[in-house]
Amino acid sequence: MPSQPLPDRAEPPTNPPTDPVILAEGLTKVFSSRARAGRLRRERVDFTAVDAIDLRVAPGELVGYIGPNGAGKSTTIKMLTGILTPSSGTLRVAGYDPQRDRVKLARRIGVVFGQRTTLWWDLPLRDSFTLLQRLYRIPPARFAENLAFYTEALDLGPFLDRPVRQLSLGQRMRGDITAALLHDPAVVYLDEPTIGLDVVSKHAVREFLRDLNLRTGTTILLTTHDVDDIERLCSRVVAIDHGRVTYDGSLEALRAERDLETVVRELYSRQGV
Ligand SMILES: Nc1ncnc2c1ncn2[C@@H]1O[C@H](COP(=O)(O)OP(=O)(O)OP(=O)(O)O)[C@@H](O)[C@H]1O
Repeated sequence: MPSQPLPDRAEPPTNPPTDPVILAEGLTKVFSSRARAGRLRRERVDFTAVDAIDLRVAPGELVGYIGPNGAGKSTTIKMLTGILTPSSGTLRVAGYDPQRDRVKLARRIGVVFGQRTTLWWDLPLRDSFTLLQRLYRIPPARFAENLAFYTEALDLGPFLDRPVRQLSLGQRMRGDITAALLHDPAVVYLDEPTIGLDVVSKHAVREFLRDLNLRTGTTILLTTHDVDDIERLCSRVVAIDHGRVTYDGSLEALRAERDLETVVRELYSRQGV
């Protein structure tokens, strides 16, 4: 890890530090589809993917958001980013209503999907970052400072000028993490950031995220199947199943109750993970 400190934030958080940076009350998402009912008739079928979730996350928290396949984790994150509109409930992120203030909120959040890249596939990694600078209107000095920092912290130098399609999974993930952070977001959602990485890359990504959280107070909501990610990073765990919160508390309390590995294995193995 680099010895130099992370750069200060470009702008102060919009809320006083005591306000939750994520506040969800009764957050619900119902998907409706049309299913065949008899030979000619089709009827509407509702499926509740997220069921009245209450979630308060304070600035600077690093929360593990875990649950089996289909539990509703991605649906929750899509509502928190403004991609999906909740069916009911109230939601505020960094002081904004994600649906109404989606563009403003985009400047305050970063998202990493482990299974998908947000980078431009055929462009050199560096060019993706330059495009993001324009998209987020990051001041040139700030952009240069942040890019220099992340290049050193995540060791991007050797492949900064290579097209993204030529990068290994670990290199691409480090690029995606940088892309999510260049605009100094207050909240970062990480969906399986260590999936498929080798042991060394996993360790590097975890160390980096912990350092980021400690030094800058960036709030992190982390979805993972990896017990080590939870053990090394998360002080708090929120577990969901069938769209409902089944546990919300400290990692210590969860560990005191039961063996963490067993808890996570049971949670995920139920649906054949
Ligand atoms: N657009 C959609 N229309 C209908 N149902 C959907 C839609 N998106 C998700 N679902 C359903 O909602 C439920 C929750 O899905 P979601 O992707 O949030 O789960 P998840 O916890 O992120 O699972 P995973 O760990 O597999 O990513 C699933 O049963 C899924 O099939």
